[in-house]
Amino acid sequence: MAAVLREIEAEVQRRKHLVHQSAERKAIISQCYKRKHSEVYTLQDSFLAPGFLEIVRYCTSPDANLHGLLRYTESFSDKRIFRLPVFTEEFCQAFIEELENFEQSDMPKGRPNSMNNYGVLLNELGMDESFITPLREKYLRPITALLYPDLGGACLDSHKAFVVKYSLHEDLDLSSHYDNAEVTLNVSLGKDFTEGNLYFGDFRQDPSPVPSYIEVEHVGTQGLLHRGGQIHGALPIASGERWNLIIWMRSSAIRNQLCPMCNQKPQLVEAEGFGDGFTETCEEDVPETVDLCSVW
Ligand SMILES: O=C(O)CCC(=O)C(=O)O
Ligand SMILES: [Fe+2]
Repeated sequence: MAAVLREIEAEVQRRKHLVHQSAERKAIISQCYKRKHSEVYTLQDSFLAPGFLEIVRYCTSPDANLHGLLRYTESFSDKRIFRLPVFTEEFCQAFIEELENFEQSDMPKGRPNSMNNYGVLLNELGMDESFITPLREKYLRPITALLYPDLGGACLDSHKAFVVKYSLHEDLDLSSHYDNAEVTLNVSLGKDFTEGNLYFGDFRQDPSPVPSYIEVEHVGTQGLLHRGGQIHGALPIASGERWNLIIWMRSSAIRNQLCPMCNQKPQLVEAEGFGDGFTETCEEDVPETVDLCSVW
């Protein structure tokens, strides 16, 4: 028992250290990084594709329903994967230029997750509050409320957002995995690339004896919405560079009951920021928490 407690304490300390390092990087970046396109840090309607705004208008109208929404999106098989327009071409270009500017700077950089070696954590860059949170709350939630009500689509109350980059001399592909998210939005920002399709298999909690895979092309400026638990990966690109904005959206109401990574009741410990999205963040006296098992 004592050994288990020591292990838990060591893990808590390791997590605290990682959070502390990330907060330090964020502080240095906010003080020292010289932005190239400061306008891309604050979400504006003009960044969003007209088709996306139309979808949001529909989803926030009084009679909105799933059947009506499906007229605006492209659906892939019965896997509950949907393609929809998200950004304008101009925004994607300016955003990539900003990310390249950051990449070329001597600022400290964290890795997006345990699998992607190249990319940018948008929280550290300072985009969470002014861009990703309003995008999730005002625009994405009305859509996910209709598409994924069973996964807390109406109350996705936190996120982890990052950009991943693939190029010939860096990462080429991404192996099969599921996300630490209830719902994921994956938007292709460009640039030009060939191959590099996404593939999707079974839903993690619903495996079939012979898993069926589908390939989905990622189209520039458009996004794919899928369940975080849908097994997926990215095939190797053959040329060019592929940049994607990934938003792992989380519902504390769902994951407080069952951790999506280990399928058990989470063992919560205090954390800073959004933690891993387990506890509603706006209640003042409830500390943020992470589940000890979950993968960073
Ligand atoms: O490269 C992609 O489009 C997939 C990225 C992804 O699945 C992830 O980062 O979780
Ligand atoms: Fe993923």
